[in-house]
Amino acid sequence: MNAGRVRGELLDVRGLYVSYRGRGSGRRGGTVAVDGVSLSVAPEETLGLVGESGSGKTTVARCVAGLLRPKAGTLTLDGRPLGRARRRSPESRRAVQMVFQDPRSSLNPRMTVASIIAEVWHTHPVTAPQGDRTVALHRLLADMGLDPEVASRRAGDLSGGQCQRVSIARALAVRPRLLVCDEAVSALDVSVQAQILRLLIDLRDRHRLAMLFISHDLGVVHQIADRVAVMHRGVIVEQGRTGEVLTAPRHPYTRELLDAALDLADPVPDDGTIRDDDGAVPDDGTADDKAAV
Ligand SMILES: Nc1ncnc2c1ncn2[C@@H]1O[C@H](COP(=O)(O)OP(=O)(O)OP(=O)(O)O)[C@@H](O)[C@H]1O
Repeated sequence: MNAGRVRGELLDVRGLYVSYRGRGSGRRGGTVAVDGVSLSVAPEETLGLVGESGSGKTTVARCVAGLLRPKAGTLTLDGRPLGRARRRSPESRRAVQMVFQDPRSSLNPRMTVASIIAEVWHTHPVTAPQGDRTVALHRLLADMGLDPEVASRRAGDLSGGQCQRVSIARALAVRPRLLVCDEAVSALDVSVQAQILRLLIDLRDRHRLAMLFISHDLGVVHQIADRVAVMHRGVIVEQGRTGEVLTAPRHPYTRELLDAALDLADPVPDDGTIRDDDGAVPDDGTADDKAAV
């Protein structure tokens, strides 16, 4: 389904196509990860991108964040082309920031929190505080619910939840317009997950951010997203208002996803059959060889 171009949107992605080298059933033998994806995100809007593992969500996120170059398609921010990954203008790079799934591997464990934030202010000097940097750093940390003493600690010594708050601080330190969250709460304990989700919602509202929020967890997406797009085997099969898509799905695959989510909530069905831990989500048969792009 094509969302159509909406006037006044912030991010516009048209006909995105990405294939990875290696064995597979793609046009040139590689794995087709994303096949003609079009989506848009309006200013201050949160678009949830859902789908089972391997459906292409991370690949879309990486293209939007400029970490991966698509084989075809266009990406614009505020109507201006985002350009190829490494050739983005500093302004475009600043405007789109990403929060990753695993906070521990997305931060250098040997760096202190203060130096992690100083580094991004150095990379994007227009966002560096004019006044006292320590005061600005402490204010940023407080915004994330972190004590000032965290500034002098190394990332490797922080808890998973603290690390994710620092990752979010690093992203927001450069005042982005769009935050791409790729399974940003999935690797955390359930109680920490809820705290980070609340933090993201609060920050989004206060800083008037737009978000592309990727998750396989429909419950999480339901809480944060205004609209949702459902990906299956590299294609968006359905998109619309979150409430509508999750309560009255039109595509059979969306219904399957919702059924699987219900099965996960209640893993022992009436007939007593014990399912796999992953809720027996069907294998989509796509290749999993991680060749270089
Ligand atoms: N570097 C890579 N090299 C080769 N194939 C890749 C690479 N990265 C992803 N793929 C393949 O591309 C397809 C889409 O992967 P992608 O990670 O984008 O999906 P996803 O929906 O984000 O899954 P997950 O939730 O498990 O991260 C999958 O078939 C995956 O195996």
